Formats: sequence, C-alpha cells, structure tokens
Amino acid sequence: MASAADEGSAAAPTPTPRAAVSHVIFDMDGLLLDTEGFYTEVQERILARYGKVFDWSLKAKMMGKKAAESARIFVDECGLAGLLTPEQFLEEREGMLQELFPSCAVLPGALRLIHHLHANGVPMAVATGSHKRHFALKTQNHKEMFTLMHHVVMGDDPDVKTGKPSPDIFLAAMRRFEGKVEPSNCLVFEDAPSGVAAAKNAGMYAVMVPDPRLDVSYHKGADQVLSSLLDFKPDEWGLPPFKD
Ligand SMILES: O=P(O)(O)OC[C@H](O)CO
Ligand SMILES: [Mg+2]
Repeated sequence: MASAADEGSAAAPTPTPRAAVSHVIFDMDGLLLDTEGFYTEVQERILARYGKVFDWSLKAKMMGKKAAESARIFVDECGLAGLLTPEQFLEEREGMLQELFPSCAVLPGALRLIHHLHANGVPMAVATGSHKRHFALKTQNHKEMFTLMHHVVMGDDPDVKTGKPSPDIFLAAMRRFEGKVEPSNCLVFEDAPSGVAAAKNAGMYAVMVPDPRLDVSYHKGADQVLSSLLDFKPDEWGLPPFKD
C-alpha cells in the first residue's frame, strides 16, 4: 500500500485535453483590446440625454455586433424610434469614439498568449466586428501584436455578409489560413455572447472571457469560461503548454 509520503510525491495525472485544436482565432474588442468601456461610456452619455440608463442587458445585446446592427438595437431597445435614428446615433457617437480609441490598453494575458502561440508556430487570426477605420484607430499603438497574426478579418470585409452571431466572420477567418483547416481545428476566444454564438454556429470551440458585469446566463454556449486570458492553459486544448 502506498504511504502518505508516496502519494504526496506522485506526479499529478495529465488531464485529458478538452479537444486538440491547431488554429486560434481571436476576437478583438473586449478580448485583446480594452475598448468596450469606451462604447459603454459614450452610449451612457447619449442615453442620459433622454433620461434613460444604459444597462448590461442592453450591452449584452449590442456588443460584438457590426456598428449598424448594434445602432438599430440601441434605438429599438431604448424606445428612441422617432427621436433618434440609428444613423444619427452612429454619427453622434463617432466623434467621441474617435477621440477615445487611440488610448485603449491591451487586456491582461493577451500579449503573453499571442507571443507563446507565435513562438510555437500556432497559426492565429483576428476576427473583429470593427470596420477598417475603427480598427486602424484602435490598433495604432498596438501594431506589433497584429503582425503576429496570419491575417485579420474585419466587419466590413466582403466575405462577412452578416455580423456575429452569424458564423460568417469565423468561417472567413478559417478559410484564409494555409492548408485545409476544419472548424473543429479552430479555437475562438470571445468576450461577447454574440461572438460565442457565432463561433459555435461555425462549428468551432469557444473560450469566453466575459466582463464580470455580464450576467452568467450569457455564458451559456461557451466551451470554457475564464476570468482572464492569464488563466488560459493551452495544453487543455492540445496546444503547447506555457513553460513559465
Ligand atoms: O468584439 P469585436 O472585436 O468583434 O468588435 C465588435 C464591436 O466593434 C464592438 O462591440
Ligand atoms: Mg469582443
């Protein structure tokens, strides 16, 4: 019979990976870059003018979507039809966002993970609902991170007919990798409910890193939910483990 000392020194069994993926696709806003707070701040300001309060159930519906779609949701859900059109909403928030985006920070764990995957030859892409002009503003101080990506697909890409939760953007990102890649080879990182749904609709695995203010009911559908990218363990997904 093994003694307590023997048991203490026994190596922990290697856990069976959840899946063996070979390719990684990152969302951008709220996952790599801390930009979601800017959208919230600006939308709170606009709504306050109508004596209304912006809350996290509305945020959950808007985040991750293409600009035109989230503007339509904002106007409808807040009962602003007749007072503000989706186009006026976009125009009004544009100036404020343009000032805020260049100051965005990288979220914890993003650089560590991207450098690790790159050093180990894991192909990576970004799939963001952001259009080209906003992408340029948000990434102007974080260019290095994006040079490590095989490619970036944006919301205004011609192959992205419909925004998240449609699988279009993730399938477009998958098809642009070299060689034959299947959805089941891809691991998506997302912060938004619509993004997790898009990844699952594409037949991919989804790790969700949600804002803690998002109700847990929105975690449904994700294959794994983490508080931070710092908590991600690549070996759980068949990827090379961190050495540090
Ligand atoms: O989360 P992303 O990167 O798909 O961006 C979506 C919008 O631009 C912001 O919610
Ligand atoms: Mg996002």
